[in-house]
Amino acid sequence: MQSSSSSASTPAAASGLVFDLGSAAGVPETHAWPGVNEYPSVESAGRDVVPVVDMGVACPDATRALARAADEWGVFLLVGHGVPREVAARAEEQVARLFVLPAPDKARAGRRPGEPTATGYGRPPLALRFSKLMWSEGYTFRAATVREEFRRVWPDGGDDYLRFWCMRAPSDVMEEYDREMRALGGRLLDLFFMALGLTDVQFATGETERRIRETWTATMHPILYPRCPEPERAIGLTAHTDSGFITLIMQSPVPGLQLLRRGPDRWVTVPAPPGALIVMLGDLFQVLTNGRFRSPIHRAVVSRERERISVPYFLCPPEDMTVAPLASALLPGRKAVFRAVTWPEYMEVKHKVFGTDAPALEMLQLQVDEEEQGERAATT
Ligand SMILES: O=C(O)CCC(=O)C(=O)O
Ligand SMILES: [Fe+2]
Repeated sequence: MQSSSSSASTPAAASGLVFDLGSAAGVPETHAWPGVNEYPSVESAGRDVVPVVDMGVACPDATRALARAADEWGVFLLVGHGVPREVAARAEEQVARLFVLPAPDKARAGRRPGEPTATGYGRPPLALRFSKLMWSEGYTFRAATVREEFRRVWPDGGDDYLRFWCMRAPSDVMEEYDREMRALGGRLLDLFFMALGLTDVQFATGETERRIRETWTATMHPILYPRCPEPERAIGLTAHTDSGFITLIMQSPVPGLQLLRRGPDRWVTVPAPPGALIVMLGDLFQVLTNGRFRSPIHRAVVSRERERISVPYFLCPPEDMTVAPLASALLPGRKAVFRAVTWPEYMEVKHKVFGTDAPALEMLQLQVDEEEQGERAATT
C-alpha cells in the first residue's frame, strides 16, 4: 500500500484518495484506531434484534411497527418497500464498477478542497480526535448532479458509455435509482407523520410537512470497505450520527454497520438480508420530532474475508429551510427542546465536533425546565 507520506505529491493523494487498501498485508499505524474494541460487538439477537418494518402490510400495522422502531432504535431494516429489485441491482452493479476503476480515473472526480460542499471521490476526512484514517473510500455527490459528476469520472464516455459497456449509461442508472429512493422517502415520510399521530388530512395539507417532502435534497455516498488483514485494529467509518432527516442505505449482503446500544454499552451488528434497505434517522429528524425519534450512534466495521459496499442516500433539508420542532410533534403541554437551525448552520457545528466525543445536537438543545415541562403536560 502506498503510504500517505510517499504519495503526498501525487494528484490522487492531494484529492484524498486511498490506494489499494484491499491488498495491504497489515494495518499501518496511519490506520490503526485506538478504542475499536472498547465495547463488545454482538449479533442482532434476543433483546438486541434490530427491528424490521414491512411496508407491504396494512398501513396501521406498518405505522405502529415504524413508530416503535423509530422510538426505540432510530433505525430499522425495511422490507416490502416497493423499490424494484432490478433497479437496486443495476445501481449496485454501477457502484461496484466505479470502485474498480484505476486510481487516476477516480482522482478526476477527487474532492475539490475549498468548495463549500464536500462532494467528490475520496476517503473520509482525518478524524481529529485520533489523527487516524479510516479503512474505506467513497464518492459523495448530489443526486441532482450525477450526470456532471460521472462526466468527470468518464470524460470521454459521456452518455455513450452505454455503448462502450453494452449497458445503460451510469448516470441513467443512478438517476433511476434516485427517482425510486426519493419516492420511497416520500412514502416513508407519510408513515412517520402518521406515526406522530397526524391524520391523513393533516399531513397532506400541513404546510411544513408538504414543504419538506417537496424540497428535500438528496446526496448519495457509495462507500467501499476493502477487506482488512487486521479488522480488529481498523475502522471503516468511525462512530457518528447522521446529520440530515432520513438516510436510506442499500448494502452488500455483508454485515458491517453497527449500532451503539447502552446499558451495558455494546455494538449491535445490523444483519444484511438480501433486498432489505436500512432506514436511519438523522439529527435534524430528531429536531423535527422534538426528540421523539432519535438519530442513533453508528459505525461501520471491516472484515478480513469480504469487502463491503454500502450506498447511503441522505435526504436533507434545502439550505434555506429553517428546521424546528414540528408543531404537530409537540405532545400536549410540551415545549420545543431544540432551537431552530438551517442545514448550513448545523453542518458547521457538525464539522467542528467530527471525530470528537461532543454530540453536535446538544448544542441546539434549549434549557427546558423538566418540572415545568411535566406540570404543563399534567395539566393539559
Ligand atoms: O456503511 C454503512 O452502512 C453506513 C455508512 C454511514 O453510516 C454513513 O455514510 O453515514
Ligand atoms: Fe452514517
